[in-house]
Amino acid sequence: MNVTPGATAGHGAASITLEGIRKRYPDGTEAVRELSLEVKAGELVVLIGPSGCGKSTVLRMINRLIEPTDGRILLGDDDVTRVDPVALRRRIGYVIQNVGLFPHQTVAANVATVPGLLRWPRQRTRDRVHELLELVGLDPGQFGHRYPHELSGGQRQRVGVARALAADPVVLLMDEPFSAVDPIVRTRLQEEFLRLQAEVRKTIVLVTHDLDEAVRLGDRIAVLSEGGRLEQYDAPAALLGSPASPFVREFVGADRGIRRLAVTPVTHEVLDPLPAGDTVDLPAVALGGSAYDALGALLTSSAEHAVVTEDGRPVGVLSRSRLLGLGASAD
Ligand SMILES: Nc1ncnc2c1ncn2[C@@H]1O[C@H](COP(=O)(O)OP(=O)(O)OP(=O)(O)O)[C@@H](O)[C@H]1O
Repeated sequence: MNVTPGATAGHGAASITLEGIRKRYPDGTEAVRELSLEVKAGELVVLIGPSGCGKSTVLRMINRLIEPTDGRILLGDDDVTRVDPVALRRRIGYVIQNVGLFPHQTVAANVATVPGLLRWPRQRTRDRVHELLELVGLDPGQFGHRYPHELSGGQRQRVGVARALAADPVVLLMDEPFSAVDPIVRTRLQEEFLRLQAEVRKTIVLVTHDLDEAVRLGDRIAVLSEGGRLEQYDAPAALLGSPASPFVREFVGADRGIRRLAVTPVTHEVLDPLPAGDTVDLPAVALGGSAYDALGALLTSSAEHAVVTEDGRPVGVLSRSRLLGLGASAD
């Protein structure tokens, strides 16, 4: 989505600041040695890195499911290590891999969990549940009375997101939220989630193993290595285009050129002038669309150029070589 973070933060979204946080588990494991990171209000930041590098530990320190050994965590200007953890968790939505819905409660009751704890009036809760189910694409009349086992994996995941958003939290933490569903459903949920985020503009920290998911969802991506070491913190295109270390280069992999195309828009700068004569036989792509889609259009034709249109009118052509140049890394 890559919108300017902060500028359009949703109502009540708060920045998150991690200052030199450390976690040493009682058995001596140094899960996070020293990490500082700032997430702007309304920004979606993805934490990614190899298994065991400390991603979940970092996430759970933000809502104090795990207490940091050292360092400070601020939500806006509030130091979360100084507030009551239960009150804190009501201000922070939390979505986990298998959602953790209460099996013996209906969908509506699940979504109403935090409003119930906050003792909202019944009608306000009912209205909010209705609004949220619609927001996540579930018809409240059809799904509100079902139980979790009567839903598909993707539907359960949506209920999990609706529940996390119910009391309008200032921050949303998501630990592998889409990994339990199959790849096709996952892609659809990711797209819907981006639409939802464009509407609510929460500050979100999302943990994933999946680089494609990170690139698709993140305004910025934090790549961590063992011990919660921050290897690079950048927008997806910058991360893929200029990996900051051999670790990151290896982590983002050899196919990062292709991934980079997915986050690079076709702009006026890369166009050549329209050739004389007819361009109707050339594949057409829209200005502002992704270079990856343009590559797809070129690969399914034998043409050397795609014609680029703006508001339906041709404004130039994009050559194969220019297109492939867009995927080449800057290093
Ligand atoms: N309760 C605990 N006691 C001791 N060590 C722990 C505990 N929980 C996690 N660890 C260790 O801390 C390190 C970081 O774990 P964490 O779950 O944060 O990593 P992760 O990056 O989220 O991993 P994954 O991607 O596999 O979920 C690992 O070495 C793990 O074994």
